[in-house]
Amino acid sequence: MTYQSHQRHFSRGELPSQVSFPAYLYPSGSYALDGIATRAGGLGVVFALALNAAWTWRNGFPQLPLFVACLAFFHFMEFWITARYNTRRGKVEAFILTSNGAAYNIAHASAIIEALVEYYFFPQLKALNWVTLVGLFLVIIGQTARTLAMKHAGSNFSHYVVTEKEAGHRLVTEGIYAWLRHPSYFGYYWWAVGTQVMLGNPICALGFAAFLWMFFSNRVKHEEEHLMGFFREYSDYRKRSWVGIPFIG
Ligand SMILES: C[S@@+](CC[C@H](N)C(=O)[O-])C[C@H]1O[C@@H](n2cnc3c(N)ncnc32)[C@H](O)[C@@H]1O
Repeated sequence: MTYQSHQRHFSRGELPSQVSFPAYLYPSGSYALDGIATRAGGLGVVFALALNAAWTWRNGFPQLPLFVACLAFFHFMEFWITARYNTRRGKVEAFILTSNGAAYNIAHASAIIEALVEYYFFPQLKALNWVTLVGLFLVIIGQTARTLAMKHAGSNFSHYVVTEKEAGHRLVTEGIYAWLRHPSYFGYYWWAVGTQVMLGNPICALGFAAFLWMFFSNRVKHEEEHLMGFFREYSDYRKRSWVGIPFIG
């Protein structure tokens, strides 16, 4: 299997040990984005951990800074895995920080507001207990599925739905795609709901589950219409694979 990186082709075994990361990411010039990636990811995680320490020390509510750490890690991984396995799309947009629209920002702001308000009025809701662990478990499962999906789909993955078949686009049915038909959507769904369970946020947990269900229900339908047109074997693959988001597929 070969991966295309701008003008050069690298074989699977060459990455990344024989090609230095900046050169493999931007063989033709600027290394600036690599610097931004490293700093944004690094600073995000450091910020979250510092907040975590401060909050735990003063208030004993580590779930909130842990949520910020999970969010920083999620966006960092979106870029990093794209740059590593889908190099031609390894641009700053791959952080998916700017393309999510208002709903995404409102959802995360609401999660933080709900966590703080409930912590103030109903601190017992925010106790560390089995609910926190269930949430953390969902976050880990979701992040792992999402990362594996992006790795296994490689250059066939894009952060948007492709409506015209691109040269070299092939149907991926191996790796995590052998079990899950939409592992990155499965991963994001359970990651996002899991963050709210971990925070002990009943309103946002239900809100995220409902909103994301509607979003992915439409997205899967739209994406599969195109995939059916691109690949004759898609309907067979559809029959033997699973979506893993309740009542979708
Ligand atoms: C954001 S990615 C999501 C991929 C997949 N739905 C998932 O959840 O892992 C969207 C792009 O992946 C492509 N895609 C989806 N499933 C695919 C598969 N099994 N093989 C190759 N490309 C796929 C679609 O054409 C679309 O342009």
